[in-house]
Amino acid sequence: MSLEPFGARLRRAMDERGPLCVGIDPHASLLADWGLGDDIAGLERFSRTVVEALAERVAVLKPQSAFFERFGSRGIAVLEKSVEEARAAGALVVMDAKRGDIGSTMAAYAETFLRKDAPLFSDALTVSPYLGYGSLKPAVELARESGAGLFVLALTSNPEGGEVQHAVRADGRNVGATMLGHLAAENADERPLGSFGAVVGATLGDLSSYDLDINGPLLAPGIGAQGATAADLAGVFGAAVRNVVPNVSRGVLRHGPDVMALRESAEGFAEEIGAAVAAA
Ligand SMILES: O=c1ccn([C@@H]2O[C@H](COP(=O)(O)O)[C@@H](O)[C@H]2O)c(=O)[nH]1
Repeated sequence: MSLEPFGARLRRAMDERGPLCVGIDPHASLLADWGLGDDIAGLERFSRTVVEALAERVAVLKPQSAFFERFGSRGIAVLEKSVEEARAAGALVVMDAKRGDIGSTMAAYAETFLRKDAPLFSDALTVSPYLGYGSLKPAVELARESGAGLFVLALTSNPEGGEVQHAVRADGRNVGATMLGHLAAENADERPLGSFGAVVGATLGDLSSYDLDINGPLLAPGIGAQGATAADLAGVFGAAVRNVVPNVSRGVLRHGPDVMALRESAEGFAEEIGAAVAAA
């Protein structure tokens, strides 16, 4: 049986818990700071602590797959368990795996993360459209079937992204804007919110030249370690700020391993974000 569409589930979670998304990013340096080994036991303890601290409180947890893949099959097993436990505790899970390939291979990635009974099934998946937006079609179709969502890399938070995303096409629109246009079309007529979101960095400054009104969520990494602040959100996203899911990873995780300190940090970011959205 398929789930209620991701966009509807996300809207409700954002309304009930606030829009903050905290990353589960077990950097080797964080494992060391937490007094853990750079090994499977450390990875397991780190992930379990973040889930215990935050899965009943924040709307979204976003495991960064790379930090689990680094440990091979045993790391993937920890990732599976983290996803399962986070979802069971009430958080939506956005798997940050940034998959993208030719359509037939994309179908296999979609089966991995978006098939309802797959071991790594997640509420949403980050995907890269840089083999052409159309190459994502199998993921779009399976997400619709399962009630999952996608976050498509449109305007990423890193300074190098502009080389690709600001490139201007023959029709005068740049690549990032073109991705936003595709997403607006996917989400047309969806209520209360479409399930096909864009990744748009909170670091990017004034984006008023872009139409961010895609009737879908905007996953906004960059707050904390990359230098953006909650107070920047209104200036960056304008009227679209209500649909922004701000992501903070290291900014929260550096307060571990103490569960209360992780919660206090997340609550601090959530309050700042709430105030910024209310004032916009
Ligand atoms: O444009 C993007 C897309 C994804 N990310 C990911 O978000 C987190 C950010 O972590 P911080 O520690 O808060 O900087 C990380 O998993 C990135 O891979 C991004 O930063 N920018």
